[in-house]
Amino acid sequence: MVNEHNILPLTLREITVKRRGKHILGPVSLTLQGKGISVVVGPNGSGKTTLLRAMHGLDRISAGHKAWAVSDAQAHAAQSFVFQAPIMMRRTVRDNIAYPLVLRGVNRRDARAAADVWAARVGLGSAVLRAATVLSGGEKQKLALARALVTAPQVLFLDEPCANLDGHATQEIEAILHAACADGTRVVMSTHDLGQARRLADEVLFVHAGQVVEILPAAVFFAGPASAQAAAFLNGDLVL
Ligand SMILES: Nc1ncnc2c1ncn2[C@@H]1O[C@H](COP(=O)(O)OP(=O)(O)OP(=O)(O)O)[C@@H](O)[C@H]1O
Repeated sequence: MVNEHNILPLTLREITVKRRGKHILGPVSLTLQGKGISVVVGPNGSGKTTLLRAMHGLDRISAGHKAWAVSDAQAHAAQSFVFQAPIMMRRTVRDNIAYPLVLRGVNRRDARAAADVWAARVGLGSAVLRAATVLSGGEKQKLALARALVTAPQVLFLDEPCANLDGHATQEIEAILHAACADGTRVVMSTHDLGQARRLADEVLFVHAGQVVEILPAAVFFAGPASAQAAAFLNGDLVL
């Protein structure tokens, strides 16, 4: 671990996010702690991405209070965020993966050695010298995961990491997430894919109209969610 202090719990108290005067999220109160994979589900535009971005600190909070167990700077160094469409730097696969370590002051040789280990773990071992920009969509997602995990983050946020990927690529990415979780990384991710939520989630956060309507153990949520909106969502009905 880059950071010896446990950055969790993350506590949100009545946070809201507004953009251009429009209320988008909240008020949300929750505590992120423990282990495992939390999966954020909900209809389009309900606020899943905004919730993840606000937790990570990418979106400014308009009101309320957010606190990690440590200072924001310490917490920031021990977490990663994977975007739905990850940005590839115009460098090799190896140097893309090494980049977060170089940013944290690791010398280039050690960073590249660590990058090669991670490239192999995500199945890009034979591609380390290729230009990252020419990778396929699935390969880019795997690179993004390696780049996020190379710093051994305590918390990993992912926004729809398997959107637009086929079953095989999705399976590989899910295996990497399971392994990261087993290594002690706390995972928080959004998905549209309820099958994926069932496969991965220890805990489900159901978001609707900018509110976190339910936070339940996955088995409880899928057996019978508490709200009518979540029941409709699980049933494939329109959620109004
Ligand atoms: N920068 C912004 N300015 C204005 N509105 C925004 C901005 N970002 C998001 N929104 C709006 O906030 C709402 C929530 O968006 P968000 O992307 O968090 O939802 P989501 O649940 O992730 O959606 P999807 O499932 O479609 O990816 C949407 O109505 C969106 O249009």
